[in-house]
Order: sequence, then C-alpha cells, then structure tokens
Amino acid sequence: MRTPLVMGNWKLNGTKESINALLEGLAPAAAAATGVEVAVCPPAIFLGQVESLVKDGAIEFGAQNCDLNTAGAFTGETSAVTVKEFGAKYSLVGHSERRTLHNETDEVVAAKFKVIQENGLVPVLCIGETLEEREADKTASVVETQLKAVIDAHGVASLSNSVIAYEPVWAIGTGKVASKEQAQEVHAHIRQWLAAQDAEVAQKVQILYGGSVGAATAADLFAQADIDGGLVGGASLKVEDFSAIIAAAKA
Ligand SMILES: O=C(CO)COP(=O)(O)O
Repeated sequence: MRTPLVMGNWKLNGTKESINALLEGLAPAAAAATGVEVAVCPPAIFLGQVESLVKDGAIEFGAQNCDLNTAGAFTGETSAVTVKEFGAKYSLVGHSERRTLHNETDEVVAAKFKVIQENGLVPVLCIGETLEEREADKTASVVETQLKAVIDAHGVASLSNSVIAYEPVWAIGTGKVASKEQAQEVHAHIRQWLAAQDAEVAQKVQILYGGSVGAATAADLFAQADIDGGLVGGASLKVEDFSAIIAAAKA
C-alpha cells in the first residue's frame, strides 16, 4: 500500500504573516489525516520559517527547486544541502514552470534529480504534456521521455526513492482539471510503463496528480487506483480548500 501524499506548491506566494496563518490553519486537518502525508513547498526564503512552525511533524515540507550546484559562485541559487539543513524532506524538480520559464531540459532535470537525492532529499519529479502534445496524441510518449531521462542517467532504481507528479501543463493554473478518467489513464500508463522495467519500483512509487486540484475534485481523483495524492497549487494557499483536499485523501 502506498501512503497518500498531499503536497502544496505555494509557488512565488506568501508573506511571513500569511504563512504563519496558513500553517496554523492547516494544522487541524493535517493532524486529523492519519495515514496521509501532508507537505508544503514554500518559496525557499521561507524554509526556515516553515521549519520552525511545523515542529510537531504533522506537516512535512520541501523546496520548489534546487540548483545543480550545492555551493560556490552561483548568485541567486538554492542549494540542496541548505534545503536539507533546514529540515526539508522533499524538493520538486522539473516543474513545468521551471522547464518553460527557466529552460530546464530533461537532461538538466535529471541532473538536478540526482543532486537532490544525493543530498538526502526526496525528489518530486514533475512531468506532463502540453495541450498541443495531448491533442497530437503524444501524452504517453512525452511522459515516457521525461521519465526516461532520469532512468537513463541514474537507473530505474533511483525512482524508488522519489515521487512522481503527473501535471498536465494545460491543467496548471487554468481551472481545467483533468477528469478522473483522463488522469487515471495516464497514471496507469506511467505505472505499467515503469513496471515493464522494474515491477517493484512501479508498485512502490507514489504518483501524484497536479493541475487545478480543488476541494470539489480531489476525492474523485484520489479514489483512482493509480493516483496516490495531489500536488496542489492555488488551492493550497487557502486553509479551507487545502484542508478539504487533505481530508479527501483519507481513505
Ligand atoms: O502547478 C501546480 C502544482 O505544482 C498546479 O497548480 P494549480 O493547482 O494552481 O493548477
């Protein structure tokens, strides 16, 4: 059995005050969600603040991105070593906004995946197709290529200590959530494709769905056989919505 994981990606949002309020507000839902892991990924500058606010362990946290380098003359970057030092468990890698806005190729994503893992963090590998790719019937090949970049570089076993987040680009921030059937179809494909290479890894790895997950859609999505939770953007910034999404992950 895979543990359900509900993770908030706060992107470039939050103030000291709003993050205090958000974590305080989420505490009851996180505490009530036995058997569900809850995590948040704040902007890196807030990692220390989040660390000091989640001491009871009901909420884990992670970075949204780490640099390829862990120290040195890399102005403006975030080191996986530092993220780990602040007590984080996870780092996202390959989010579509990084791929698009920061030109992160599959090769860069694969290299970052390794740096994150080598420094004791669990990479959350984000993959997914654009609308154009979906309409051209390329969804399966796009996600396979994105996974293959990591497998070719580091072996399929490297995925056993990671999380995969399927985030169709057309569903991110658009309010157009994939239907439960659409999402399950891709999740099942990912798991079958992985199983052909390593059955154990395929059974173990959590595959999260991301893209306009909301309080109204979460339960149906999370009930699908191959959907192990969610990576939630906008709705994770609202106590009421994210609390309902956390509750929806409880079997
Ligand atoms: O990008 C996402 C999470 O990483 C999804 O964002 P939204 O939930 O705002 O669509």
